Amino acid sequence: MVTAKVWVLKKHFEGFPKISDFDLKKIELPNLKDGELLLESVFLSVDPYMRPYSRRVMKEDDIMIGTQVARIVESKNPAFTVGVFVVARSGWRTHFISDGKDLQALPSGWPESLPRSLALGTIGMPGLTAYFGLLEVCKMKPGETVLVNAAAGAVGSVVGQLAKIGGGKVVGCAGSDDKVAHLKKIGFDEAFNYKTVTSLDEALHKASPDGYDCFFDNVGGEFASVAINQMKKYGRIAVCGAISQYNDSVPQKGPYVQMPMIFKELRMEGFLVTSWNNRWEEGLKALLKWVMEGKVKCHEQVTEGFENMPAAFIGMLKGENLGKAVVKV
Ligand SMILES: NC(=O)C1=CN([C@@H]2O[C@H](COP(=O)(O)OP(=O)(O)OC[C@H]3O[C@@H](n4cnc5c(N)ncnc54)[C@H](OP(=O)(O)O)[C@@H]3O)[C@@H](O)[C@H]2O)C=CC1
Ligand SMILES: CCCCCCC/C=C/C=O
Repeated sequence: MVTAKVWVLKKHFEGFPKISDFDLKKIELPNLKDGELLLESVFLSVDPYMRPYSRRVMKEDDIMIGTQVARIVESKNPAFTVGVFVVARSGWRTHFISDGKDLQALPSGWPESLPRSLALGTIGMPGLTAYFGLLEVCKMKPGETVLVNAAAGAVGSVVGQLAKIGGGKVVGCAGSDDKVAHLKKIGFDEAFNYKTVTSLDEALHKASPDGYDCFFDNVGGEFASVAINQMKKYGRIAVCGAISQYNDSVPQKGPYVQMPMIFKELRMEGFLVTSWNNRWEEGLKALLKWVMEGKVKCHEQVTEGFENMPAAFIGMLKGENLGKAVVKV
C-alpha cells in the first residue's frame, strides 16, 4: 500500500492566493489492478492558469489541478515499463495510479543529459504556447518587431528567443533588473523593468521608436492599454494571458481598445495553446531541437519539496521566478 500526499484547494481564492487556502492531505492508494500503473511525481509545475481555472473547474476540497513529470514505479500494463518518465496531468500529488491513457511520453530523442523538468516548461506546454502564439496568432515575419511582457517567465522567455530565430527584433519587459539582465543575456534586443520606468509609454517608444508589429501579451490590464497605442498599422496582438487581472476581486476598468484597434487596423486574438493539441508533437520536436542546438536557452526556478507547492505557486504569481517555476519533489 502506498500513501500519496496531495494538496487540496481548501478554500476558493479571494484576491491573491494565501498558503491557508491550501491543505496537505494523505491518501492511501489501492493495489494496482491489471492494466494500471503506479507513478511518483518527480517535478510538478506551478502555472498562472491554475489561478483563474480554479474557479471554473474546481470545487473546494478538490485536489489542485496541474501537470507533472512522473516516473513509473510499478506496472501492471505491458505497454509501460518501470523506470520510464512521462508527463501526466494528475494534479498536485506525490503518487497516483493511471491506466496509461492520459500519459504522454517525453518527446523522442530526449537526451539523458537534459533535465526532464523542461518537459513542463520550454519543451512543454509553456514553450508550445510561445511557439503557436508567435507562429499562428502573431504570424511574425522576419524583420518585424515583437513586444513581449512577463518576458523573463516560462512563456515570455521562449517567445523572445523564437522571435530572434525567426529574424525579428524583440523587446521584453520584466519586473526586476536581474530579469532584464537575463533577457539581454539570452538575446533580447531591448529590455526594461516595467516597475521602475517613469513612463511605460516612453520606455516602449524608446525601445522601438517605429512601434511594434507584434505584441505577445501575457499581462493584459494597464500594460496592454498603454502598449496598444504603440502598435504599428496592421499590427497583431496575441492575447495569451492576463496575469495582472487574475487576482482582482473587483474587475479593472478601461481605457478601452477600440480606438487604436480601428485607426491602426489591428488584429487582436485570444488563444489557448490547447487549440493546437493535434500539433504538439511538431512543436515539441522543434523546441527540443532548438534547445539541443543552444538556440533556445532554458532557465528554471526550482523549489525543493512537495510541501512547498503553495509557496512556489504564490511566489510565481508575485514574480519571484526567473524562467519556469517548477517544484522538485
Ligand atoms: N493562452 C494560453 O494557452 C496560455 C497562457 N498562459 C499565460 O501566459 C502568461 C505567462 O505564463 P507563464 O510564462 O507560465 O508564467 P511566468 O513564468 O511568466 O510567471 C508569471 C510572471 O508574471 C509576471 N506578473 C505577475 N503579476 C504581474 C502583474 N500584475 N503585472 C505584470 N506582470 C506580472 C511576473 O513576472 P514579472 O516579474 O515580469 O512581473 C511573473 O514572474 C500568463 O498570463 C499565463 O496565464 C500560459 C500558458 C498557456
Ligand atoms: C497541460 C495543461 C493544459 C493547460 C492549458 C493552459 C491554458 C492556459 C491559459 C492561461 O494561462
